[in-house]
Amino acid sequence: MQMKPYRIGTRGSPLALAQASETRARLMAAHDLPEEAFEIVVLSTKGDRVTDRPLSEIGGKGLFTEEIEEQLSDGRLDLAVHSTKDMPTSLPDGLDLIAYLEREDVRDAFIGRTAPRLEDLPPNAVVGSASLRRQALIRRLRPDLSVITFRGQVETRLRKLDEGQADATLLAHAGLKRLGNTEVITELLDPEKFPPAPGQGAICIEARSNDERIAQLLAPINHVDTHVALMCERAFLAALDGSCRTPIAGHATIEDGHLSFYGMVLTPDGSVWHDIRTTGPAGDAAELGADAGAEIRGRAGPAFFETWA
Ligand SMILES: NCc1[nH]cc(CCC(=O)O)c1CC(=O)O
Repeated sequence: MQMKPYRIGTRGSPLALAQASETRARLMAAHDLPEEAFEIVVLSTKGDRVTDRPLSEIGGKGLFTEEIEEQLSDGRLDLAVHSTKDMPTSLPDGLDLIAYLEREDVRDAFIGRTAPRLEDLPPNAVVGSASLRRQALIRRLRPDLSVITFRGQVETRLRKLDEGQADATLLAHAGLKRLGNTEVITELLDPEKFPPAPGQGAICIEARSNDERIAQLLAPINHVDTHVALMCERAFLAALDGSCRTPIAGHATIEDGHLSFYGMVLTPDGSVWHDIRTTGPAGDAAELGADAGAEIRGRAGPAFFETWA
C-alpha cells in the first residue's frame, strides 16, 4: 500500500519555498525516499498579506506562523519549515521546533547602489530596511544617515532599491544565497560590528511535540551544533521578552563543545546600547543565553526598555 505523503507547510515567498525544498531534499536523502513521499503545502499568512505597514506596527506574535501552526496542531500538516529568525520565542502548546538544518552564514549583507560600503555612504544617504535591529545598528554606526522602512519579499526590496527609493539596503546573506542572488551584495558586514538577529541563517522545522513518527523522520537531518547555538540565542531573546518590536542581536557559535555568545540590545535610534559576551559549555546553552539576557536587563535598567514600548 502506498503511504500518504508527509505534508510540509511553508509560506509562499521564493525564500520560504527554497527552504522547504531544501528540507525536503535532505529528508529524501536521509531516508532514501522519493520526492512523492512529501507534499509541500503553501499557506498565506497575515504577515504575507499585509505589506504596507512595518511589521512592528501590525504587531501580534506569530504573524508569519499562525495559519501554519493551526494546521500543524490539527494534523493537516506534519511539519513546517521556517526561518528561525521569524519564530516567536514561545510557540503554541503542543508544538515545538524539533530540528534545525546546518546554519548558513549569519552575516548581514550590505547592498549599496550609490556606494559599495556602509562607511562610504555620504551623509544623509538613505538606507532602507524593515528590521528594527538593522535600523538601530545603522543609526548607531552612522547617525548621519537617513533610515527608511523597506518591507516586502527580498525581491521587492531589491526592486525598491533599483528604483532609487534608497541608496542602500541590507539583507541576510543566508537568504540571498538560498535565492541564488549573491551578486547584488557589495559588502558583508562584520558580525562584531553588525551582530545578526537571533536565529539568522538557520532553517528550523516545527512539528507536534508528541509526534514520535515525525521526531524520527527529523532526527537525522538535525544539525546538533546549530540546534545548541539556537537554544542559547532564543533563551537570550526570551529573557529580554524579545519581539519584532525590539532591536536585539544575538549570535552563538559552538566549537568543540564550547559555546561563545555575543548579544546586544539597542534603543531604536541606536544612541544607547548594551552588549555582552559570554562563554561556557555547550551543554549549558539555554542557561548561558538566559543569564546573558538577565544580565543585560539588569545593566540596562527598566528605563531602557521603555524606549521599546
Ligand atoms: N524576516 C524576513 C527574513 N527571514 C529570514 C530571512 C533570511 C534568511 C535567514 O536569516 O535565515 C529574511 C530576509 C532577510 O532578513 O534578509
